Amino acid sequence: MRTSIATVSISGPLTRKLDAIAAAGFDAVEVFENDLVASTAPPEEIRARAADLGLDIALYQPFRDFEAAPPARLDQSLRRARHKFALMRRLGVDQVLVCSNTAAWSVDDDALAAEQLHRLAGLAAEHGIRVAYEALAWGRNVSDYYHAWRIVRAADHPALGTCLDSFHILSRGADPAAIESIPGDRIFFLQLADAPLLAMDVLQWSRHYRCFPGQGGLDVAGVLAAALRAGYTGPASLEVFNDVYRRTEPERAAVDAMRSLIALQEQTAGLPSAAPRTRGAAAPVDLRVPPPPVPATGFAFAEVAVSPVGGERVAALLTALGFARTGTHASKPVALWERGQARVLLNAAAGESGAAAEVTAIGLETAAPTEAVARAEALLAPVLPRAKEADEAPLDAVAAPDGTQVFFCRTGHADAPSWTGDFAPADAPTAAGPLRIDHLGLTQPPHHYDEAALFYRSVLGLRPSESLELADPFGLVRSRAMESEDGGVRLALSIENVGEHAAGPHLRLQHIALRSDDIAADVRSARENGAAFLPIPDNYYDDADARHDLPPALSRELRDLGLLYDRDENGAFLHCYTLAVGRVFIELVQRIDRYAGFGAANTPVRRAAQQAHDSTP
Ligand SMILES: O=C(O)c1ccc(O)c(O)c1
Ligand SMILES: [Mg+2]
Repeated sequence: MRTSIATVSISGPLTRKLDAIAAAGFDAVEVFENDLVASTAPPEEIRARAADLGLDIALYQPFRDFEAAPPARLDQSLRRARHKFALMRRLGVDQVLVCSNTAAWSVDDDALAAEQLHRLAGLAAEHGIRVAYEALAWGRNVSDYYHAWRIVRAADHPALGTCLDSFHILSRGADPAAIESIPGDRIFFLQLADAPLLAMDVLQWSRHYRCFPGQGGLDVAGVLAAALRAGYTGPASLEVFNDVYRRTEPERAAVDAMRSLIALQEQTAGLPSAAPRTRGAAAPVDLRVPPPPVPATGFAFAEVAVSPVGGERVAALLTALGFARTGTHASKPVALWERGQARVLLNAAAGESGAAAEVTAIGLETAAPTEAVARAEALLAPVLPRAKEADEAPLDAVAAPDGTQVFFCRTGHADAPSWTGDFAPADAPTAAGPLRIDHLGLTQPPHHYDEAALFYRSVLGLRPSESLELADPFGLVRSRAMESEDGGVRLALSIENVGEHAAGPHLRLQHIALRSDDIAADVRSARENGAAFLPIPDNYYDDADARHDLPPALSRELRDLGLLYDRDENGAFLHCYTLAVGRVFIELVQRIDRYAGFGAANTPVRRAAQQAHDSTP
């Protein structure tokens, strides 16, 4: 399927947008009028630039407030159209989007709308131009896609068709199934956008919160599938109005957009009803489908880059938590620390320059690392070159949007060389009880949050849960959990949206959460061995008693050990946090019965405690 994107979806001046869009591999663009008007380049230069880049300018938009005008306004509107059609010829684009009229003066009269659109199409045809009529969800009289199609049908001009936009269709709760009854060759254009499910005014929702398919909660694949079944053979075009993307680096936003279109095509191809009925089309539309997902089943390791001082402090913390330094890498300054199945790599290559300690890589267990990388690459993840010695195990890794390296590992299986073989044995494991990595908490730069969610969802097959907003003493923290099918891999992504008066190392913290079978015993022994935990205020425990009606013995134990508590319908959760070293702290967790969350309700208390601790002299 041909891919396209509206220039409004990308930041920067028009020429830079075009460069970024072409570099990400799009076939076509919709040029937004504002972008052209504000550009210093004349239309001919934009046209030549697009041609040089191999980009087809598929659409010019929007032409507003035209149809169903009182007769006195029509001449003025047609004059405006002539002007635009002449401009479009200079730009070399043969299709214009007319969005439904939002003006208070427009007349609620479909016959009048059809008659005037017929005239507009006739004028367009003289310029070799086609008109695609789109229902805006907030159109004055036409806000439903099928209504727009009925008017197009009544207008009955070969240069007039309809433009479908998944946002306008789905935001109003319309059923996309009726798309299939529109002849495919009358669907002139297809715009795709997702959005988070918000209860708000639809215009505000559209102008500020649209996102790329797969980043929100709308069934965009359902719209694409219906259009394909109708016989639509034009491009799938992303049209995203979003406050964050307006200021995101254009090159990375364009790649994020393309990743979303590939993942969307895969999702659409997998729909039971997907087989496109290509009415009248010469050949069915090919959907671009990456190699199938290879599920990640668990964490192989978390890697922490450390400075010399940070390395000593993390080593002391791990020792207190019952880890042993079980291996030394053959060719790199990396130590393997283990307790049970929990493995942490301390990488001293970071030297003095970076944070004292920082999570820079994660290892994921997968049955087929090479296939996992092939999928990641097909979804435009940057594949990392690895320096390795000839006799070392292959290491397949890609970079996540925040720069975290994601390694695909197969640990301790006879069918594949294990990365652990590259470590020379050091100290013997300790006798401490089993421990495993439960989840990783990764703080994202604000403008990478949706991109990161789509990356982990499409590349790694993790399932996102709803995004939560948690109040912090200095602002809001958004947090979103992503989990593998079996819960073996869990990530908690968060972004900080805090005031400029907020300062302190707690703002960019990451954490490694370790799951214990007996958190009380682990906290006691870790304390005896010198680990320092985050103090939790008494007020928290008074509230926990009130909220959860805790048995007195449990309540006392929580207070004594500084544990936090949460409960869901399936079980309970005990957890606590060590003090941070550099950007990293360790969380100890115990899941009781089938508790499925992350203790997110306690995050504001943790962050206030971390902030209080930062500012304690
Ligand atoms: O927000 C708007 O006005 C607007 C304009 C053109 C479109 O195609 C659209 O979907 C929305
Ligand atoms: Mg649109």
